[in-house]
Amino acid sequence: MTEFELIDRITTEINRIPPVGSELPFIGIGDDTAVFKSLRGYQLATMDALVEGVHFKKQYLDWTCLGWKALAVNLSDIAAMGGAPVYALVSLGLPGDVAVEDVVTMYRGMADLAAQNGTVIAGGNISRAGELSVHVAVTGTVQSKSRVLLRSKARTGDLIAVTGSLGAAAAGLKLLEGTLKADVKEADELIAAFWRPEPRLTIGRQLVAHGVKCAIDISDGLLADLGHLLQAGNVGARLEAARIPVHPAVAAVGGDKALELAISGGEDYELLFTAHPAVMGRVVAAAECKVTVIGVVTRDAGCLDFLEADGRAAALNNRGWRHF
Ligand SMILES: Nc1ncnc2c1ncn2[C@@H]1O[C@H](COP(=O)(O)OP(=O)(O)O)[C@@H](O)[C@H]1O
Ligand SMILES: Cc1ncc(C[n+]2csc(CCOP(=O)(O)OP(=O)(O)O)c2C)c(N)n1
Ligand SMILES: [Mg+2]
Repeated sequence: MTEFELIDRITTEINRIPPVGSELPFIGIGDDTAVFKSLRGYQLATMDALVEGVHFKKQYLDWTCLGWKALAVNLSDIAAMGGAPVYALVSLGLPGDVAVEDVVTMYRGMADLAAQNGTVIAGGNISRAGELSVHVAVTGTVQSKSRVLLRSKARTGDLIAVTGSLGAAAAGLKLLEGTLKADVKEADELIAAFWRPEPRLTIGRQLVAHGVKCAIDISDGLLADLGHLLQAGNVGARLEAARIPVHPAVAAVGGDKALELAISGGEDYELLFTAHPAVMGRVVAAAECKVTVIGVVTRDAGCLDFLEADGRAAALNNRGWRHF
């Protein structure tokens, strides 16, 4: 069973008996965050975890970065909804031999990022555990029902774009694991991309202001997350390989694996979004970061065409991260 089949089973079970007397969410399971009506507009709620052995290994653990990234991956989901973060709750699973100073160092990394975007670390929980894990839940806000970015809003004829560049975090992980080599300059940049992703909160809100309706953040890899977006919108896509913004350091050290790292590596925490061509033109002209148009939404539900420059279909060996 894949994680997505498991989420489907959980969703069916949760929806079996609707809760009595409480407001149902506008968006429940299935998007980057849940969306609830609140006294001031709509509220977002999301959580993600970093788990030893799954998201990082002890041998290259950097405690400051662990704190930063555990919050960043959640803020990235808030960004993908076009929202602003409010509170974070942090649940730690700690093996018995963890040093107090290391945990404090982790919170310094988390607090640094929280301070930069007005997130309040409001509480959490600690439990002894077999392996180190940091689970973070974050709430946020959007102004109204129409000013939220949903996975399901891609429409035929929309252009598909991505912020920043791709593949650096996956290449950074390979360097940390010793399966890729690079010069110090590139290595530093790639490892920083793995450990210190910058959640795209500013551009997320800019997208909303320009009238964009559809986005997802890239955690599992460009193709995998585009797959989620196409499934949610019941549409297809045509992408051009030559347009993919492969990170320059990945292009320099990745050799013939550079494109694969960019489309399937994952953990980029960039935003992938779609918009009507006229809206996209305005977004690209005004964006506070690099935005690259990589393809177009088609009516062929579930069909993802990935084309070489000469129009031939490109081979796809690896479609991204799967937990199971
Ligand atoms: N254990 C769970 N119980 C209920 N909902 C879940 C669970 N795990 C994931 N989900 C929901 O399924 C959707 C997809 O999850 P995921 O792939 O982890 O998304 P993301 O990349 O945004 O973190 C989200 O809406 C998430 O809240
Ligand atoms: C030791 C190790 N192996 C593999 C990876 C790669 N990896 C782990 S989880 C993941 C996908 C993103 O994490 P997930 O928990 O699925 O985030 P979500 O999609 O829920 O936001 C990737 C690419 C890693 N970071 N560390
Ligand atoms: Mg998740």
